Amino acid sequence: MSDDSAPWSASVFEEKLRAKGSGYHVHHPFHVMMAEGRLNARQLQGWVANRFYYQISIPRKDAAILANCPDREVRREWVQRILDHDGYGDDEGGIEAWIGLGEAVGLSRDDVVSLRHVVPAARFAVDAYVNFARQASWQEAVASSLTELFAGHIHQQRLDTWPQHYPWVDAEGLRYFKGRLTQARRDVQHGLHLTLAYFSQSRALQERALEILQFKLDVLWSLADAIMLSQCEMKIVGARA
Ligand SMILES: O=C(O)c1cc(C(=O)O)c2c(n1)C(=O)C(=O)c1cc(C(=O)O)[nH]c1-2
Repeated sequence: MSDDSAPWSASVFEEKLRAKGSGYHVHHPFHVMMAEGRLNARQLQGWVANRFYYQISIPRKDAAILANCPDREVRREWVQRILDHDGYGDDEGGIEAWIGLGEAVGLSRDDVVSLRHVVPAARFAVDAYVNFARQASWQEAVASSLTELFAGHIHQQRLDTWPQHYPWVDAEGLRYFKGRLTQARRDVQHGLHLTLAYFSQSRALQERALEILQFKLDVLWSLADAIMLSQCEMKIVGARA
């Protein structure tokens, strides 16, 4: 008889984490439409402007992980994520590259950095992620970053499809996606290594890691819902003037 409470082997646990990719936002109708070239300029601009709030929140989320982590070796590697987004020295960083993406789709720098196009539900979804990282243990917050397992594919998909579907977008603006291909691969190696080591101590912890990954998938899904809904021009049947 199999023991239902024994921890899964590292490879089975990793497989279960990777299987969560079936709920990644690449399958959200908004991202499917984006990849199929079915968004108009205003809709693509809306996505870039709203997603900027995620971009500026990631380093704050990573700073929360550092603040909660007493392990110097982990901090030495994790701090790189903040530098990737904020930039350092001559490296402009990912946030600046995202502003470049905003300009490439026809927004002004101020349209992006003022956050005036960020809808309330997008803000709530992203804030849930940052608050989780503040309040959870650092190992749990690390596990919540593992949606990045699936991010390489979506960045590559944009690099492959945008030039054809959205030729009006200045190709230079796509440099954010290019940069993330290598950064996400490195991030995932580190995050996955830490997660497999810590959560494999018991089956209950492994199941907790899967729940955390689901929470983060839900954050990204809700963010896409929020953006899509903000772009719907819905007529309320029977509404009074
Ligand atoms: O464009 C995307 O679909 C996407 C998704 C994700 C993700 O899966 O959380 C990240 C990114 N991009 C990204 O660019 C990024 O820097 C990033 C950091 C993190 C994280 O949780 O620490 N996720 C993501």
